[in-house]
Amino acid sequence: MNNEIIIFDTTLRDGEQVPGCQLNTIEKIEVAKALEELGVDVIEAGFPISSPGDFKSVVEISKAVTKPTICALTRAVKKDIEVAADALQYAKLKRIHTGIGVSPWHIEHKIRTTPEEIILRAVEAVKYAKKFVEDVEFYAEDAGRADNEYLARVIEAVIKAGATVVNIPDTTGYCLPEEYAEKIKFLKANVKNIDKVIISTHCHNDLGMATANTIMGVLNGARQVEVTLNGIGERAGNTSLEEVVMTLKSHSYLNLHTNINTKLIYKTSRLVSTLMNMPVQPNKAIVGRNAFAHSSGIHQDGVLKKRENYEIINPVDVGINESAIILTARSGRAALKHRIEALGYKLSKDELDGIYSRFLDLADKKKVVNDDDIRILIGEAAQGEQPLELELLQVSCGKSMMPVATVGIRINGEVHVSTATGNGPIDASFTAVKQLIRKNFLLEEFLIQAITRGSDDLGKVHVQLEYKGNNYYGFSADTDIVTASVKALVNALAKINNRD
Ligand SMILES: CC(=O)SCCNC(=O)CCNC(=O)[C@H](O)C(C)(C)COP(=O)(O)OP(=O)(O)OC[C@H]1O[C@@H](n2cnc3c(N)ncnc32)[C@H](O)[C@@H]1OP(=O)(O)O
Ligand SMILES: CC(C)C(=O)C(=O)O
Repeated sequence: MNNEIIIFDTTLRDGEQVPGCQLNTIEKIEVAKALEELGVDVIEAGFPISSPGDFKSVVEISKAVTKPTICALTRAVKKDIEVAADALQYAKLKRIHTGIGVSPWHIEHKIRTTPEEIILRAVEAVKYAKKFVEDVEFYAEDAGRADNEYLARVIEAVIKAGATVVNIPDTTGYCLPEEYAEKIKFLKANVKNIDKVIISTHCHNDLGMATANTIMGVLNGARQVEVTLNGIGERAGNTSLEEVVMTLKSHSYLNLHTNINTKLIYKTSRLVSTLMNMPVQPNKAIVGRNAFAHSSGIHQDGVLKKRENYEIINPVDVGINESAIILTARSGRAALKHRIEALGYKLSKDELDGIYSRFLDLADKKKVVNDDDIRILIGEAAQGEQPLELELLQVSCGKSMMPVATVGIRINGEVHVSTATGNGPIDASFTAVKQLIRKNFLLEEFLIQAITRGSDDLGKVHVQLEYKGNNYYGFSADTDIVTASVKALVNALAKINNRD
């Protein structure tokens, strides 16, 4: 059997059925061109009868994109087929995708007819589509819940009528992988001339099994997969292109190939997410923000020793430059050292141990420690032991109450405590410090740097003091801005102390 798996992308049709994801024609062309570059074989460009806008999009995509086959969806309705054929008039390679429901649910409760009538309508639709295009795909809607014997009769009839591709959709995402595999196997074994056509999968993700079902379909003889970027689609979505393509690539022993340039996967995923205003969940396989991010020490150490310890895919293969090492309170020394060295510092083992304990304190407060935070930790450690250090700070403040601060400062090894009130928590704290450090300095400048990321980010404080005609600078950072302010003041005072 042929080992090429045809990638039929329906991002612009089933993907676009997601509420709020509708694209205009220009945006659709942009996505279609990106899909062409990505290497998809078939682009399902829309459902032309559904609206003048969708009709126009199929026309324009047909003009703009030449390598893949352009496909248009219809019901088993003559008018739909005529309109689809018209929309495809400029396509170099064109396909009409027509079909009808085949499960008891759809036959009785949607189309409201009989199983025999469904077969007649299916055959009629395929024959009618054949009048306009050679390449006709038939979908047996809700095949996932259809009886296999009946499904086989429908498929045999549409093949006889001229269908070139037969699509076996698990429309409601109901099948277990084994059931879906069995369905494809059954059709392979029981439908006359099935080997003359391509069997296609179209699996929905209602139970999170779309990719598993698609792969089982392929392993049992399907040679086309209907997929979308980021797995978007009606309800819980469709099978995701990136998951199927990378599953086949990473299991090379299956010897099943696609034409996808995998290095363009991430870029195309971002484009679809941005244009459709549809964020990708962070833990989404292959393209989620965390798909190649490691945040716990044991994993980070393993990845740093050899990427393959925790990654089955090289991120470069999907267009992501490198794996990310995210520093958190679960990180160990290996990850911290790696980041510190990436920032250009070289530390001894003792220095690293010193910074690691400060890092853990910060990570417990901040969740994620970034490169700026590390630079600050290194800067603080480089200052070494100071003659003055803030040991304790307790502040009480709020609306309609007098701010009060109690400050404890270690002065040459001994802790001294003082309490003061002030106009605000920082003023009260500074007054308490002044009561302990009896130096007649002037606070020339006091700068709290804007918090740029989240409310748990470090507040960074710079102070400038004037004392006996000289300027002294202090800096500190803390998740608490009052603490950062007092530490910065004490830092500057320590410099006065050293010189005085
Ligand atoms: C599984 C999929 O089909 S995925 C594609 C889903 N995409 C869309 O539905 C988007 C495009 N759809 C539309 O724009 C509209 O629904 C249209 C233009 C197709 C039809 O609009 P309307 O004529 O107003 O019909 P409406 O949407 O209310 O109902 C659908 C009708 O099509 C029938 N129908 C549904 N699927 C099929 C089919 N595959 N073949 C034949 N008839 C079908 C339904 O039984 C119903 O007929 P009824 O009115 O006689 O009961
Ligand atoms: C039109 C068909 C292929 C479909 O979208 C489905 O069955 O889910």
